[in-house]
Amino acid sequence: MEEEACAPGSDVSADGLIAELLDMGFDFDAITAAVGAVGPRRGDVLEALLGGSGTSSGAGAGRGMASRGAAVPVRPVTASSAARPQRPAGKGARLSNPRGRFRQSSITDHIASGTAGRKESGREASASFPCSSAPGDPRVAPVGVDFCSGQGLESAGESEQMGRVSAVVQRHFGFSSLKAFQREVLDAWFAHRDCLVLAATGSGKSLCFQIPALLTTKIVVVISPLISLMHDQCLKLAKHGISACFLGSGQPDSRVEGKAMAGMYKIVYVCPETVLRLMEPLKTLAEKPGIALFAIDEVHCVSKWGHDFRPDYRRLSVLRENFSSSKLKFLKHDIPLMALTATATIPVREDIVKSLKMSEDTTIVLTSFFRPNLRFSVKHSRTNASSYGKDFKELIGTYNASRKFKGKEQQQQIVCEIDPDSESSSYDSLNDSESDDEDAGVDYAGHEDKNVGKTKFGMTLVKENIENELDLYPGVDDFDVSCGEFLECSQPESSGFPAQPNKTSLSECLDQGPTIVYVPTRKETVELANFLCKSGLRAAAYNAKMPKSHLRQVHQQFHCNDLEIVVATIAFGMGIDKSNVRRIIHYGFPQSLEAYYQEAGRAGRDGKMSDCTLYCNFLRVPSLLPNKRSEEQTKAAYRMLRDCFHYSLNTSKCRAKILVKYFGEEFGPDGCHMCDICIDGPPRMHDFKEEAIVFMNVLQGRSGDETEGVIYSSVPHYRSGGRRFGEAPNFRMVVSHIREKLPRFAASDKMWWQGLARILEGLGYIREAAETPRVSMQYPELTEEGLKFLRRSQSEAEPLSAHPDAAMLLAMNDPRPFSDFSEWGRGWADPEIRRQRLAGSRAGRRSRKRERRSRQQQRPTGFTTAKERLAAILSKKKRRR
Ligand SMILES: Nc1ncnc2c1ncn2[C@@H]1O[C@H](COP(=O)(O)OP(=O)(O)OP(=O)(O)O)[C@@H](O)[C@H]1O
Ligand SMILES: [Mg+2]
Repeated sequence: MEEEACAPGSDVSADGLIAELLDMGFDFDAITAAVGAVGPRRGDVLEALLGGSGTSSGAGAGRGMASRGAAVPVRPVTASSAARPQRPAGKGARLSNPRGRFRQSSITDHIASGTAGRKESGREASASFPCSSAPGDPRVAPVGVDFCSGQGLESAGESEQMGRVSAVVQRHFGFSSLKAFQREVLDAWFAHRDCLVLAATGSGKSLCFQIPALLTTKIVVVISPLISLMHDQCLKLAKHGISACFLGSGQPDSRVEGKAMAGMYKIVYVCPETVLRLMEPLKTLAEKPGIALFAIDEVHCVSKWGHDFRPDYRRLSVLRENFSSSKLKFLKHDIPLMALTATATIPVREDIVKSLKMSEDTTIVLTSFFRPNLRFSVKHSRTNASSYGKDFKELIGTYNASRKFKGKEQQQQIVCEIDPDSESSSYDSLNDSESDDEDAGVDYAGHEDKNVGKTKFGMTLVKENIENELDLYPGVDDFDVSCGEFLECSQPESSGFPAQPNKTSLSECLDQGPTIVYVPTRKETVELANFLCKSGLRAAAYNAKMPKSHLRQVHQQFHCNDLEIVVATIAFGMGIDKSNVRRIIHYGFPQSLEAYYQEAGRAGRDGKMSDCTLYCNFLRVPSLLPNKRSEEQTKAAYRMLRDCFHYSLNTSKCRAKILVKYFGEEFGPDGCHMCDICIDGPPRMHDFKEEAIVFMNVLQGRSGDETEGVIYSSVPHYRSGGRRFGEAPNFRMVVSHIREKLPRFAASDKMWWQGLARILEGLGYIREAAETPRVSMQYPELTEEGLKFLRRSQSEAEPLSAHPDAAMLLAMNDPRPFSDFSEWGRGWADPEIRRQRLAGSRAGRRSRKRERRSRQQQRPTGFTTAKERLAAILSKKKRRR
């Protein structure tokens, strides 16, 4: 073999080249094979190595080489090869550095040297393709992404290096090109910079950290919050010919961890809890074969202000602290951090960079959050069992019609065998209340801090009971899997490039593809799925408390298109990457717009038109789900819920515009032309001046309408938090006062007044005085602007025109009898009215008692009291023993 000799035209000696390539992280066997095949020319060898798969290992490498006609036997990395010290067999090889350790080289060298044949080893190369971000602190690289086509890359004068990356991407994933933002992210990685990636759901963030694993023999470590997410990604990677595994509590094979830490898998997924435990093995891995980067997926979990806070994510700052060149002397550069999310508001972004201790020159790659193929709409509904029929009629009709069209298929009902009635759901009984009194929600939220509340049945609502009914956030081991090791498949899956947005009409494409319905409680998943199954659909329930085997089955059937509808809690959210989900229905308020957008983002990942509908009760203020929160977090949680509530009540602004604005993006003057607001247009404007003056005069505590002889200052003032007694009036009392004192407002609805308060707050005329503002206004107080308006209104005839919001419209179109306590109490002084009401309530009590009795008599057991039933159960147990 001529490897020792300097072949004519070669730029370095063979062993020097081998040393250099080993230093870059390539596998020794692959290098020697490549040198043997194409000669000791760095350019050729690199081309052979990169062209094969971009890596010295893996089946892909072998295929790539073979396709070029270079008969280089490239061995996949195995436990033995990975663990074995990579020493050259050839004599005189100079492989180790003076300390006898392998030194991580620049990734840029690795790629750049492929073309820059005469570049000296170890010399820094500039980033291989242009970055639009100006150097700064931190750098923001806004990138226009054509979500559906990934276009925009061609125009940028694609570098040759990038061509190589594209070839690797094409070979493994079947994508014709990288998206512009993916290039930006890779650019940051080539330059060893930390990178925060903010890109829409389904835009292809995963590829950003998967590609580096294909360009080097170093390992990519991905921190991910859920086992199901890791599982799905590992499975896909295996199909694309890339070995991967996941570690953590869900990993059933104890040997996988050891193999992963020996560098056997190209990509290692870990949950944050596990990464903290594996610090020492990871340091060894960083030395050999090397860690190409730490990717922190769904990084919004880091932030306390995000919607999915996970305390262990916060501790991931250890990555920057421990894997820097100052800590690990064998590192030439800090191991880059790549943090990725689709749902981070501006404060959350700042929190992420700070909490993870990302470097000062972190590149921020920001794409549009806009999803042009998602059509958003909001509908009013009581969102309980009584409204299923009405709300799902169309959906049931659509699926049944398409089934009839395709031919009758076998019905499948895989709703878990849980009888919803057998579970006592405190939360639901609270929610089932048909009262439209918003304070039900507010009061409930107020009970949260004390951990205890009362349902309308007087049952004690203990926090643990409530939590048992909710999937507050999915735990890391949300999904149990039978295997955690995913070796590359011999037949990589060639995934097609997502289709362009379909030009066919929405209704035509909507009847294909499955639907996910998100409901707030576990009980509702079962109830609604049962209802849909009974209506002839193939539906299944999914929540964290269901048997793992069931969850696995749902995942599998959902991915194989065997299910039409999955009714789920938030446990079925992050990372669900099924291309043809056509509808996302939220049946009840989400807790934040981040969560909503994240879940809605499961739809239309193939770029085709998809529907995202939120059903919610406009007349009922949503309540905060119980969770452990600090005071500050409670405030933030209320703010998020309030934004969500306001989004649902909006009647005048494009929904897509509101959603992207929430993430700090300006959308331009035009709307999406698809959402219910863009299609239906805003309602007629009203002049609210008269009502505004009355309301604000009451707040001011003075007579505003002398003609009616009203003394507004008689409004009782209540203590609020730390405020001084009498400082701001309670909203409910303000409205009661107006209703009582001004006959023309006697039948007005409190929700209508809340709507007016939202308008006035939007104009800056009033503000919330409570220390912890809730979802709707509790203690309104006038601002300077409000006072100016009042003064102006006396002399000027300027109207106060605004669009009524959805709750106001509902109250205006469907006036309800004014039926709160003060109404019931009115007339109480009249003995006749009192007698009638008491008789009514006694009769009501009697009839309820009769009903209860008859129900008991119908029971097959014949037991009448709970005591008797208990005694019977005990004696039965005794007999069995
Ligand atoms: N360059 C590309 N060209 C075409 N399709 C791509 C490209 N990159 C990724 N995709 C496809 O986009 C889809 C979504 O990718 P991915 O799961 O990485 O999205 P994501 O941004 O992580 O979304 P989420 O925020 O919901 O997790 C995948 O099915 C993937 O195959
Ligand atoms: Mg993702």
